[in-house]
Amino acid sequence: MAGHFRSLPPQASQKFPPFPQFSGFMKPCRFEGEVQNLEVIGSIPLELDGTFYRVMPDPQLPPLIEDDPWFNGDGNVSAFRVQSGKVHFKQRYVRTEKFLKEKEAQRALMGKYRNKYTDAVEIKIRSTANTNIFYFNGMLLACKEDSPPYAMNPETLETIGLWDFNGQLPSLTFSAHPKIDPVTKELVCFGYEAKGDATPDICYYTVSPGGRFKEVVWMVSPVVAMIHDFAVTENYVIFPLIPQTCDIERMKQGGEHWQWNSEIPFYIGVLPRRGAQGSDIKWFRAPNAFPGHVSNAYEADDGQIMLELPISDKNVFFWWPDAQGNAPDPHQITSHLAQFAIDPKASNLDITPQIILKEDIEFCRIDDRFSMSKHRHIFCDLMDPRLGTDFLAIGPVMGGGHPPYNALGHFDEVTGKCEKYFVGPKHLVQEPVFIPRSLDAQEGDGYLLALVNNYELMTSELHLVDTRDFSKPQAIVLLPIRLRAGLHGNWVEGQELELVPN
Ligand SMILES: C=Cc1ccc(O)c(OC)c1
Ligand SMILES: [Fe+2]
Repeated sequence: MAGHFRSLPPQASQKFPPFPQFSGFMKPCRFEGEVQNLEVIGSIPLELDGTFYRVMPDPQLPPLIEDDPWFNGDGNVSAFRVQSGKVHFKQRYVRTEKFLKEKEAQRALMGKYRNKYTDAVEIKIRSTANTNIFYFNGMLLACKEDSPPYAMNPETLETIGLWDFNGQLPSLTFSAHPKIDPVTKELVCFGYEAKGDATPDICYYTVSPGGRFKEVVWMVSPVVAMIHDFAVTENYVIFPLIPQTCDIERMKQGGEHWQWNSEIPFYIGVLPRRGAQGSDIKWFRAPNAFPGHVSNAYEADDGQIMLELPISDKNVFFWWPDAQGNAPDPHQITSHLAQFAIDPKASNLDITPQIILKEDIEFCRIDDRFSMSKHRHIFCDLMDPRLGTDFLAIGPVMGGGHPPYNALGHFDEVTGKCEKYFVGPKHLVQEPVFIPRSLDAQEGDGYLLALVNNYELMTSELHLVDTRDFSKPQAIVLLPIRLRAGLHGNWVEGQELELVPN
């Protein structure tokens, strides 16, 4: 076993390499600690009570691989507790196996993104826990799609440990995008490469609100491709395959886990949500495209599945090029909101999307109370160069690797109107969360909360926007530090957190 481990130079670099993903605003933050009573400009409505959790890849130490992509950094979880008009901040790294072994050695030991053949020591579970932070059944789950989740204490952010649901997790992997059914409160999830690196096996599973595994279905994928997000309706689960494919031989030679493939279709798997067998999955085929994050899916009155997500005609993960080494210029990559109408009973499996919003968007969120059923309102990150971003000023200090968005969007699918909240001329915005104004508020009536990168001060701030007035922020909450680009987060109501049996 020891044979394949890479030998380490005697001195580890104590400086991050001069690549865009480690420069400017993207310089690793690496801060752990807390700050009470953050400064607030404007006011936080007194009825807001909950915690905004989010996670960023944030390398603890300079990487073993110089040009290590942003996606391979250690998961550092931020929590913003909002209560009585005040905001308190806490941040703590997930104590993954990788993090603890590297902390002990005081140097990086894990190699390339999802390639164990490039590691310096054996790391059994290679999770960086850096992609999503999700609350379920009293625990925070820090997710990376190559491994089971890590459980954390929602109050202290202490790592409880790797979480296999008391031995019930049937798959080696757990998606970073599990969904909660707002009606049944079940957790609906899956893992891909579920029997190990480069295996075509997909495992679909559901967990009851009390933590018991219910549905477990094993399927085989037509290609070993990334399945980053998925969609759920009342009666179906839908798996969009990103045309980034994996090859074990390339990995063994120290190459990349993923390679872009523009020759294959954009496959979309559809499986009945309850009582299905693996052979029931239908693989629909759309023209090659890069699917982003699902906004929502639901079944229309005629029984068709409506799947909504942004798609791009380019390889969004430009740092994993195609077989010829070609990758797009990151500045040329855009995504547009698409809708697929899929007849689950169809015998013709070829489908084509309809673009329903031409704006360049990603990180869509809906009012989660309407998840899995027909929604009207979409909130998202949006890039509109005409809004007045001072690209000359922010360009040199932005760093790179992540997509830039300068506004929050609100797309009303009934009126077709798209409102924009511009976050400022020297600012970019990260993924928002939607917070309903009250338990019985109308769909989309509430607040958006998002972390904003302020390139003038080189610090971070939270912007709270009332969905009834997109012309100005309701509040701006200032952090004394800079939090680099993260991926996903979620809002958890205070009421829900107090149910935790501690
Ligand atoms: C945004 C997608 C995405 C996909 C795979 C990843 O490992 C990831 O890590 C942060 C992010
Ligand atoms: Fe994601």
